[in-house]
Parts: sequence; C-alpha cells; structure tokens
Amino acid sequence: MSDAPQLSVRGLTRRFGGLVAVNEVNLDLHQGEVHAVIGTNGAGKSTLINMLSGEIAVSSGSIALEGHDVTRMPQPLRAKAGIGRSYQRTTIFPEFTVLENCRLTAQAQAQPRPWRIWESAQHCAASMERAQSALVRAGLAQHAERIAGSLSHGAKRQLEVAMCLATAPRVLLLDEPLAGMGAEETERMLVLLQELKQAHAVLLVEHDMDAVFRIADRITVMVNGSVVATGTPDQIRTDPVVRTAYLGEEEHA
Ligand SMILES: Nc1ncnc2c1ncn2[C@@H]1O[C@H](COP(=O)(O)OP(=O)(O)OP(=O)(O)O)[C@@H](O)[C@H]1O
Repeated sequence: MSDAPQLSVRGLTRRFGGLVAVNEVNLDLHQGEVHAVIGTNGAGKSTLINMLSGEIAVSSGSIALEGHDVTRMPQPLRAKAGIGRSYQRTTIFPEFTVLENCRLTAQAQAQPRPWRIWESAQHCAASMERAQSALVRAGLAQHAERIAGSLSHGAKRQLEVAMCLATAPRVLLLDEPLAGMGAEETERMLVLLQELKQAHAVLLVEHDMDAVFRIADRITVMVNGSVVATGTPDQIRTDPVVRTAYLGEEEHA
C-alpha cells in the first residue's frame, strides 16, 4: 500500500430535501487496497459512489484525486482525470463485440466525440490498444470477437470491469460487481479484483458479505448515511457498534 491516498474524501455530505443520504463521510482509498463500503439498503452507498464519480453533486465536503480537488469537476472530466466506475446495472452494448465495447469506452476517454466509433484505424490505434490491454487484464481476451450480448452474466460483469479499465483509471469504483453471479463467476471476479488492486485503488460496494470479508483490505460500514466504523475485516467483524448496527450476531468466516 502506498502512503498517500489516491482518493481522499473529507466531510462528504449529500442531502435530498430534508434527508441526509450521506453524512460527513471521510474516506481514503489507497493503491494496493480493496476498500469495501458496506451497509444496509438505503445506507447511502450508491449516493456516495455517485458523488465520487461526479454523477451527482455534493452538498458539502471535498474529494481529492492524488491531492487535486475534483469536488466540482464534471463527471466526464473526472473520468479523464482517472476515476473509473462500473455500474450496478449492465451498461454494455449487447449487439457489439466485446472488443468494440471496450474500444468505445477507451475512445470516449481519448477524444470528445465518442460516437465516432468507425473512424480510421489510424485514429483509433491508441484506443484499440487500450481496449485490447483491458480485455487481457480482465481475462476476456479469448472472447474479444464475441457479441457481448451472448456472454454469460459473469463474463458481462467482467466486461464492465474491462470497459472501466479501458479508460485508464487510477481509481476504480465498482458498484456491486458480484450481483447475480454464481459461485464460479464470483471466484473469477475475486481473483480479478486481487490483481487490479496492485495498480489501482479499488472501492467496492458489495452486498455479498462473504466475498467482502474475504477480499477487502479495509471495510467502511455505513448506517443511515454515516460511517460507523472503518477497519480491517478482523476489526470490523469484532466491532461491537457494527455488530449491533449492521451485522447482528452473524459470523463471517
Ligand atoms: N435521487 C434521490 N432523491 C431522493 N432521495 C434519494 C435519492 N437517491 C437516494 N435517495 C435516498 O437516499 C438514501 C440513500 O440511498 P442510496 O441509494 O445511496 O443507498 P444504498 O446504500 O446504495 O442502498 P442500496 O443498497 O439499496 O443500493 C435512501 O434513503 C434513498 O431513498
């Protein structure tokens, strides 16, 4: 783990009318760490991730990427600056090939006209290279020419991670990448996440607690918009506040 955080969040707050969805959250994401954010439905996890990626504005607080304030930076610029994210719902283009899907996101990152996907190979060479490299890293190289819609559910989620990687991010915000996955697909994704953290700071919002406690280096627990604890899986497992507020008496191996 590097000393300086890649992404640093201070006092982040989002109100929807009278509701405080995210309340004064502090968070540091480091390269070399999978940092999971867990919490019951409505705890504020999606609102938090949406503020970090720039999809919704903050009410107050600050977000710094490698020491640079990006709090007011619009989402496309933030993506270019190095904050990549995947979504809860599938965002792939099912009728395009796996490689084309990746190239689209790489190209959207590289130039302001992402819809010009059929530009000459010369113009697209860099994007193509990034797309191919992302597929290799996500373990999908052998499926590059397949139509994305024909992939298994797990491979589609892998493709979403690859699309995120194609934008050359420094920070990866992953919103429920394990949702709907079977045991084998989950294992594959966990191996991928372990590899990805070597080069990225990874924020993982995930409901699969067994997976979270296995893979996370650090866990932040949210309840009603506020952080009630941050620590290693062992610290969180035994934290009395967490056990009462969130985990109950359930044991996690
Ligand atoms: N656009 C919105 N307008 C009003 N209230 C919202 C909006 N988005 C979220 N909320 C409210 O903010 C709170 C936090 O919601 P959020 O979706 O961030 O929680 P979550 O932890 O991601 O939940 P889940 O695990 O179910 O996805 C909830 O009470 C939700 O109803």
